[in-house]
Amino acid sequence: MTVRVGVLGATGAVGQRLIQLLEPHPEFEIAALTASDESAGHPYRDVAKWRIDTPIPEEVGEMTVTATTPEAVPDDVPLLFSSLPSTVGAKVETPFCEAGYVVSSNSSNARMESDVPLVIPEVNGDHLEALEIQREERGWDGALVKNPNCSTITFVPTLAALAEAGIGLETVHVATLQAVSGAGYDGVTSMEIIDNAIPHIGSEEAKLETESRKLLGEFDGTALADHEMEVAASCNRIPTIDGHLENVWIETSEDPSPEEVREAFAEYPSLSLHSSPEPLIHVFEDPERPQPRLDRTVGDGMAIAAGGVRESTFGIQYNCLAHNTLRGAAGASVLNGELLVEEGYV
Ligand SMILES: NC(=O)C1=CN([C@@H]2O[C@H](COP(=O)(O)OP(=O)(O)OC[C@H]3O[C@@H](n4cnc5c(N)ncnc54)[C@H](OP(=O)(O)O)[C@@H]3O)[C@@H](O)[C@H]2O)C=CC1
Ligand SMILES: N[C@@H](CC(=O)OP(=O)(O)O)C(=O)O
Repeated sequence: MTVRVGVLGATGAVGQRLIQLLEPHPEFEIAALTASDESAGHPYRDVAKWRIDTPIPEEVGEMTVTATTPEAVPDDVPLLFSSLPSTVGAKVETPFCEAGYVVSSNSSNARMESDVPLVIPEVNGDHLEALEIQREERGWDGALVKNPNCSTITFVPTLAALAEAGIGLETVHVATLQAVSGAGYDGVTSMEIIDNAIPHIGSEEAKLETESRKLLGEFDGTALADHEMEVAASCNRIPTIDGHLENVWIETSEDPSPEEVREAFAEYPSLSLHSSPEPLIHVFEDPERPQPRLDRTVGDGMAIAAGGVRESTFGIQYNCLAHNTLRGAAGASVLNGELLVEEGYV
């Protein structure tokens, strides 16, 4: 039995990635596509500026895009993937949840609200239990679950692997080199980014610093306590298309050797969900890896690549990489959808 699903913001960059992942998905069937009022009423093929290097799936191209309202989405489509601008998500996700839809959202609005689970299934799937509180307090039949920011998703699994190995995380410094696709098609112009690097991405540092502590926090059945580690981030835009590369420094209560850190990464478990790769963290011995062009598609774009583990003046230093629109955005929402189905929330 497949679950009928919809995509909110289906014509956008992340929406297109969602369609690419959902169309061949064995558990889901695309049954609704929404976008802005300008696109509503038109065949998907006519209003989506398709920019993915595989063709628009034939049947999806013929589907009519609807407005992004609960009334426009059939009742027998219980699960919606949301890839709307966060200002739009902030307005429309709540009415969908009130109307009984379960929304797996990639947009940044509401990520830090205490009763909204912010989830990477391999890291903190147990935080989904906060949905019981969400439903009770908000009176929703539906539910709202978020995946983190793409740069947060890239380094948090490596921290989770260290915590799982009993290494106490105290201080984390992370510097990012982020691909242009993270800013969307109209985000940075070619004149700004070619032959250049931009050492600022609005609001990004704060997202890495706060979301990481929520993700690694403990949910005790009634409330979520953030992890106590201190996190400092610095975010840079560079002229790669896809794949966020990050330099990470960690200070810990123990003094792990680089070999112990590599082992912790390699042994961190994956899940049996369809989109969870095996292994979750792909460890490189070559200090020149991972690299965005070479390594963003490890695990079909759903794995984290890590390498360059060494001792530094400030504890252990390493580099990690993830595909920002797959593991970091559309793939993250789909994986959360798989977990929601497995856990019986859909
Ligand atoms: N986790 C991550 O790291 C990443 C997250 N994102 C986030 O994902 C979201 C989508 O990003 P992206 O795909 O690049 O954005 P796009 O601008 O490419 O797409 C936006 C989508 O939302 C629709 N939309 C815009 N305004 C409205 C409205 N008023 N009502 C209904 N629908 C509307 C658009 O429809 P139409 O075509 O009709 O205008 C389009 O389908 C953003 O919140 C972004 O921040 C993006 C990249 C990575
Ligand atoms: N800001 C990220 C992408 C993004 O949209 O993040 P968020 O999902 O937190 O809005 C980037 O530029 O790469």
